[in-house]
Amino acid sequence: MKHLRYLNKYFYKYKWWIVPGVFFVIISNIFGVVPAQVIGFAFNLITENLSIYKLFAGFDRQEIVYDIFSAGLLYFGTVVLVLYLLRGLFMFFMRQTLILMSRHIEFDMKNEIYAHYQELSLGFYRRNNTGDLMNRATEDVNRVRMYVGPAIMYALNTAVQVVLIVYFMFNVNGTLALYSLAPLPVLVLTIYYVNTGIHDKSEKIQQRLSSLSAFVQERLSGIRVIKSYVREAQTREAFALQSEHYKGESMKLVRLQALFYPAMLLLVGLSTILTVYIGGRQVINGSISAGNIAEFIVYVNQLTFPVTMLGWVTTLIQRAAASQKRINEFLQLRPDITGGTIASGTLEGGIEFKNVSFTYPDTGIQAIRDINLKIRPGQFVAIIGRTGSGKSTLANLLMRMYDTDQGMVCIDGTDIRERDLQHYRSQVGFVPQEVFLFSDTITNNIAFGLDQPDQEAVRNAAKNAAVYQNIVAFEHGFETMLGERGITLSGGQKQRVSIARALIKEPRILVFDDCLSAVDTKTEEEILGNLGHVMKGKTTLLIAHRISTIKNADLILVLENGQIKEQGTHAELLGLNGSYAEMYTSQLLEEEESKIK
Ligand SMILES: Nc1ncnc2c1ncn2[C@@H]1O[C@H](COP(=O)(O)OP(=O)(O)OP(=O)(O)O)[C@@H](O)[C@H]1O
Repeated sequence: MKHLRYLNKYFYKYKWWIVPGVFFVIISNIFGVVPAQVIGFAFNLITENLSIYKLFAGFDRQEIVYDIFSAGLLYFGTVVLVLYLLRGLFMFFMRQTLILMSRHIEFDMKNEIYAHYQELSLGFYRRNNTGDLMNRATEDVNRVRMYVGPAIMYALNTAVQVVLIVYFMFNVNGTLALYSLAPLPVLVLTIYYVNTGIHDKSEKIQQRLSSLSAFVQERLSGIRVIKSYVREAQTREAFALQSEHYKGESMKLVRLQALFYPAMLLLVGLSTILTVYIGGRQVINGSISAGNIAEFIVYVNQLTFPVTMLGWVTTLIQRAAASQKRINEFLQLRPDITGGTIASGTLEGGIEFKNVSFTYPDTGIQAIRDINLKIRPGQFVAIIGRTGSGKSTLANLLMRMYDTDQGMVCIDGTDIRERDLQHYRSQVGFVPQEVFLFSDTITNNIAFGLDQPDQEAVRNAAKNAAVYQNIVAFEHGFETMLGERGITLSGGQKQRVSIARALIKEPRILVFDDCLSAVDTKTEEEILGNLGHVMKGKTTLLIAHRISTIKNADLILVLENGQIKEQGTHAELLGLNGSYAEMYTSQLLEEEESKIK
């Protein structure tokens, strides 16, 4: 329960919704309870009038008695109707305040969680899976909303109604009140246990449903692999098995739910029987009137709903507490990487790695070992090396996605950690190894880093990334939709759109992480040619596997096992006759072989 205390700030914020809400709960319940007394009164009237009516049997006056009798009944009927209408009206206001408040809180919470997610570092996203992140922002928030809205509303409603009804019952007759209320605690407990059972089973169903959806989603995404390996039948069987588990859990729930209403009706029935039996004896004694029994029956029936709600509300609160605990766990996390204060001016683009070492915390793999490197502003530096040698890690450290364990990365002579993160990153154009494009138009994807999309700049960036001709050939040109709702670009086209996205920012430092791997050598030459003038005056770090891509770089670094094995220009490295020269010869051979084929 202590986890729910976090929500108090919202209750405080929306106090002017809660105060009238509570007022409407009280008023609506008063209008809900009074009709029982009117009904009791009317009931007495009927019994009295019936005996008078019978007394006048055979006389003309009997007609008059009948008219008075029906006018009285009509009057009481109208009173009851008006009272219930008023109750309905105030219930409407009650929902309009308390439930609406819960929707406002839900909105605030979702925004708060999402804003917090955005602040957390890359390491956090590696530690937690997307499904879990999404669940906390949607499913968990929804459960908390059920607490701040319906649970609180029904709890208040039940409390007010129970107090009023019990008060009126004891006012009429204490003994009858005790007998009528006796089965209710059993009803509360039964409903609580049945509800908890229903809740547990629903949780299991939800889990089964999640894994079923995850299964379907993955298999649909991998449909090409399934078809090419002819695994349709096996996939179908695996799906049927998952569905079977889901069905099994659903059946258990249905069985339990089937118990719910009969159990409730049985206990309410018991209460009514006791009321009629004990009440009947007291009418005979003369301690209460027959109308009082009618009044009590209405009370008992009125109590059924709030008492049922009590069990439900308890479950809602328990679920909300568990959800809020999960939400709090995330909200209390602080980002591993926080920016410094230096946020002025444009970068010159000088980069220095001073004795940098880095180990990935989640795997314990040391990806960078004691690297020393100095890049002058405007230099074109290329990095090459075997897969897993630490190239991307170096780019990640430069983007400050992670912080070094030892040593420091300096930009223009200042420790990167002292620089304001947003100010710094906004001046670096990063093209990651794994291309990610949004399900949006090509224009919006390229202009992603700009506050104001600029058509001219988008076109120029596309030209520089050598993807312009491809884009204009599409039916809708730059307005073509990408992703699930649109067309699928080829691997090379995606890489080039991603390059255009980095170029449009006109950054001071450009980092290309193996982003030309899917383009042919001719397109690669075109891109590099275009980049020649884009890169002028900007520091460029280009990670590649093909020597043809990097041979014109001012400085080439050969990485091996997280260390710089060799460095120099293309000619200098060939002269060393080491790993680089070996790579060059084998790539040349491969090229020759492919030409012969
Ligand atoms: N996010 C991560 N968490 C844990 N370990 C990682 C992570 N990213 C990379 N590694 C490990 O760090 C080492 C260096 O990886 P890195 O991605 O820097 O290599 P790379 O030279 O870019 O390889 P490639 O050319 O295949 O992209 C590898 O052993 C890899 O398994």
